[in-house]
Amino acid sequence: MPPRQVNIAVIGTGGVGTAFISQLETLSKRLASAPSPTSLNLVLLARSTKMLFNDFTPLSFTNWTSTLSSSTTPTPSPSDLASLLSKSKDPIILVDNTSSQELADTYPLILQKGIHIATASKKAFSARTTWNAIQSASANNGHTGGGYIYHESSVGAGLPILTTIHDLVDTGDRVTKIEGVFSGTMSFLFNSFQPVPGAGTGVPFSAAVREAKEKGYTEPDPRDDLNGLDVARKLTILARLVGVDVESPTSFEVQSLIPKELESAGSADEFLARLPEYDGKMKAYETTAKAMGGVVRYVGKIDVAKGEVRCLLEIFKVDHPIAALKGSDNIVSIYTERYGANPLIIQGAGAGAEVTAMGVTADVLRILRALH
Ligand SMILES: NC(=O)C1=CN([C@@H]2O[C@H](COP(=O)(O)OP(=O)(O)OC[C@H]3O[C@@H](n4cnc5c(N)ncnc54)[C@H](OP(=O)(O)O)[C@@H]3O)[C@@H](O)[C@H]2O)C=CC1
Ligand SMILES: N[C@@H](CC=O)C(=O)O
Ligand code: NA
Repeated sequence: MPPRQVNIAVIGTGGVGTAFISQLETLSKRLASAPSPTSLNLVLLARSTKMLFNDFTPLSFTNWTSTLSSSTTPTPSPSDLASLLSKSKDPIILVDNTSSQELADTYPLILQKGIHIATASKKAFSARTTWNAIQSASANNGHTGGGYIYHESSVGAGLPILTTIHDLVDTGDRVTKIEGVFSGTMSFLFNSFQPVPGAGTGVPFSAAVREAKEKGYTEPDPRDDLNGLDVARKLTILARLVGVDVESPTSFEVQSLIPKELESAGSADEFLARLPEYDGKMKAYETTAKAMGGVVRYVGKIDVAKGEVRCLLEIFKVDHPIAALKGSDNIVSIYTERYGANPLIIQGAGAGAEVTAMGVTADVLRILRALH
């Protein structure tokens, strides 16, 4: 039997995109030699301004960075991209490794055209209307002709959070509460700025923000992390999965760490240049926490019975698992009826290119299994 052919279009070649392409190359070699082989064909590569596409002819994994850099083909608008990809004769998966709102808003159209989506982006799952349109168009909910969509890395990077919650809910358990640290950036910032005793010396908050950006943990614009909205987007996704009907990430209490005076700072670079002026304000949080025998951390909470979602700074005793997190680790405690008072806990790196790309690659595998 000839191998089954599946086409892949990768949008976004930054930190996550680059790691994904490398994992895709490894996966395609493995699947090509499997007992029932599949040819995973990379047919389109795009970044913000330019793309590589040659009428569905497979692109080479070798030297793609320089080939893409020298391309003169502009990246089409998301709706033109959907029309282009819908001409594929073989099943096609669009992998969105951008944080483009415009592309995210086009997911319902993309799915309606039978194109599958694997994504690390949270942007499509914020507004209730787009969320509902995605549910209506996707094959996950049995809609004939629609594409499948998976987005494990949109919450906790590659950590199996969405998969686990789907398993709990689909097998009839009821989630009552979800709590924890949902941002790799926030985790890194507070673990670096106010480590627990014995875990090193704290660094100024602004220096930690710069380091988180250099390590690839932050959103393309780190203000999207510091304003709490990245955590709010993740909680919006989780809340909807467990039956709390959230309107949007701005419809509940979200504590921003952006100083008032910098709310209208122009570019991300200007913002980062002025941030050290406000290190004193963050130091005050540290001093208060220390006086109470604890450390300050940024957490998220969903209370299903109360229908309440919150993102805020809280003080934790130094022996609390949230206080003792390391690096960019997330910790997510899921309370359910079956698990009772002892929650199911998921912990590990919640940001970083490789671990995020792993979740996206696993989503591609989920789609391949669903297509069987
Ligand atoms: N970094 C992490 O740890 C995690 C990231 N994510 C999510 O993964 C996504 C990517 O993050 P990351 O790789 O860190 O970000 P980067 O800033 O490193 O990369 C973003 C990429 O998207 C491209 N891009 C932006 N807008 C468009 C557009 N309209 N059309 C086509 N391409 C576009 C950029 O193009 P160009 O190269 O031309 O600028 C760039 O290649 C985000 O949605 C983020 O929230 C999720 C979990 C963890
Ligand atoms: N900026 C995000 C990336 C992953 O979602 C984070 O820091 O958690
Ligand atoms: Na995840």
